[in-house]
Amino acid sequence: MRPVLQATHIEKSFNVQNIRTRALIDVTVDICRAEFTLMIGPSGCGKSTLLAILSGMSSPDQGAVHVGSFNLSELTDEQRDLFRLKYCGFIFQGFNLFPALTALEQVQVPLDYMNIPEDEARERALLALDHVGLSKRKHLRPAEMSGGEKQRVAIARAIVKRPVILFADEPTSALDSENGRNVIEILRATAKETGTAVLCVSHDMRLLSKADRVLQMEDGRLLRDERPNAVSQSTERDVP
Ligand SMILES: Nc1ncnc2c1ncn2[C@@H]1O[C@H](COP(=O)(O)OP(=O)(O)OP(=O)(O)O)[C@@H](O)[C@H]1O
Repeated sequence: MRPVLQATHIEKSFNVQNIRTRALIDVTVDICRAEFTLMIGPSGCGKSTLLAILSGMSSPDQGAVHVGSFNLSELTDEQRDLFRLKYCGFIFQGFNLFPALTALEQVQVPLDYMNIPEDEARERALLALDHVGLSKRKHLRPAEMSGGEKQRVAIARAIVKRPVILFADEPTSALDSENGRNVIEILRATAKETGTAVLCVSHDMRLLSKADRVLQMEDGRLLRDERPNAVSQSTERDVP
């Protein structure tokens, strides 16, 4: 497995009212292309903090995150924003859709930010909606969609950029089991078919059997790093 992201000796603490919480303690981990990696662990063990650091949304107190030739700690805030825009996709538990936009418009938004010409953006957005099985629902606004459909639009919006890494934070927790399974199958297929590295944080133990790799966190440490199922590698994506 070729890692696309390497994080070494990550430390992160928070101080609140003179109480120091060590959220991450000496975490070293890499994330590989074409794999669906699941990060699990009890509430408060540091999963979201690690996801934020790996995606450049927050900085570690110590340690480094390398993605391709980028050392995230050496980038300015603006460079980090650009890095995320170009190479990372994000899916959140709350979908984060714009109420006024149709499914198609939601998916085109990141491509507009990337200055992709309108015609190409529309074509790519339609393909992404097709990938999540929603091409026939492209004119619907969030208020007209089910939770599962909204999450699939959010996935289409994340993958339309063709990200090298896709970060998903509790993507199934607001969904019933059937929609949850559907979303996980789409994330797995995205990893296999496009070579994207998918890192998914979840409490949902049903996902364990679907993961290529399981990272188990506890009390700020990475306790277990296993690949329970054999994996075949497909198309590979790189950060230059
Ligand atoms: N901004 C913050 N300020 C203070 N403490 C924080 C902050 N963010 C996280 N923490 C603390 O760091 C620890 C790790 O939190 P984190 O949110 O990463 O855990 P988690 O595993 O994602 O939890 P959950 O599964 O409940 O979302 C917790 O003790 C939390 O209270």
